[in-house]
Amino acid sequence: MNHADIDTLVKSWIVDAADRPANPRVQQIVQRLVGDLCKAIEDLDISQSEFWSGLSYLTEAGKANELGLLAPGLGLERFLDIRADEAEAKAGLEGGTPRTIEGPLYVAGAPECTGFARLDDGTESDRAEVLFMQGTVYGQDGKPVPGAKVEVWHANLMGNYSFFDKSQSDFNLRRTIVTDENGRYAFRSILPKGYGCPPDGTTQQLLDLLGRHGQRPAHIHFFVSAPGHRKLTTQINIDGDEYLWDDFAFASREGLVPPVTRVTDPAELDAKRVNAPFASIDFDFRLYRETAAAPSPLVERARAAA
Ligand SMILES: O=C(O)/C=C\C=C/C(=O)O
Ligand SMILES: [Fe+2]
Ligand SMILES: [Fe+3]
Repeated sequence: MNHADIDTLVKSWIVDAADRPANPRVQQIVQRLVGDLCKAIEDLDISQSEFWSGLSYLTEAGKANELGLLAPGLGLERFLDIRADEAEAKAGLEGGTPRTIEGPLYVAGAPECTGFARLDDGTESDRAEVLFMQGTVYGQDGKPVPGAKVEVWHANLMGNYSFFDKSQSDFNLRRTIVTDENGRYAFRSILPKGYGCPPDGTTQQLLDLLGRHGQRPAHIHFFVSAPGHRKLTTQINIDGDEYLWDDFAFASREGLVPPVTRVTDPAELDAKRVNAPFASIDFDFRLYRETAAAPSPLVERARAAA
């Protein structure tokens, strides 16, 4: 069957079959997706068994709540960001901190602190390297933004996230830091380890068939927001990680890999009240002023809340 015949068939099923008011946007997207799927079935000669095994895969991935992991794993979350970047560039926005993907593991409701927060609950202190990270949130005018919200979340030494990993304390490694009068944020935590897709999960099952690993470099997630500014969703990667530029979620970007310095000076250890050398990362966030010329950066998606 040729593509024109397929389009006619699909139109008859999805559009012409409507005998009551329909949602035109849903009709438009469903007609396109069903049409593209039918063309793929035709062109690739996808068998009925392959078709049904694909659907049962999606059923299993849904049951395992891993579709939020499959999307970045297939590059789709990165693709949405590429389009958002293009729209902002078209609106003349440039020079801000690069965005990158949110990922599926944000949890709303983390404790809020002003200026400084300690993220880790201390349970991994014997094995973890202490991390101090600090910086300033700037507006598009280059001025510091007091009262900005820096939401931060990252994995523990096992690459797991509190809330999803029930063995961790509530909101471990998750905080909302409100910048101080100088627009500064700072936190103490532990250096995270990279994340890996659950080895026997549905995402890794597909990645195996694609001959791909499911690893993310060690990274720290951020939402940075302030009244009158465009919300920034981004991450930083921990420099030196073996997967730094080999991220299964394709989220690594230039400008999001700040240098990690190792502090060993005893006076500085005392000042930070730590008794071992620690890692330090300086990183500023540059936000855009809100503008109607670019689509809203606010993304509605299912998110966990505790
Ligand atoms: O580490 C996680 O949060 C899970 C993996 C997926 C994407 C991402 O990280 O952005
Ligand atoms: Fe992540
Ligand atoms: Fe992560």
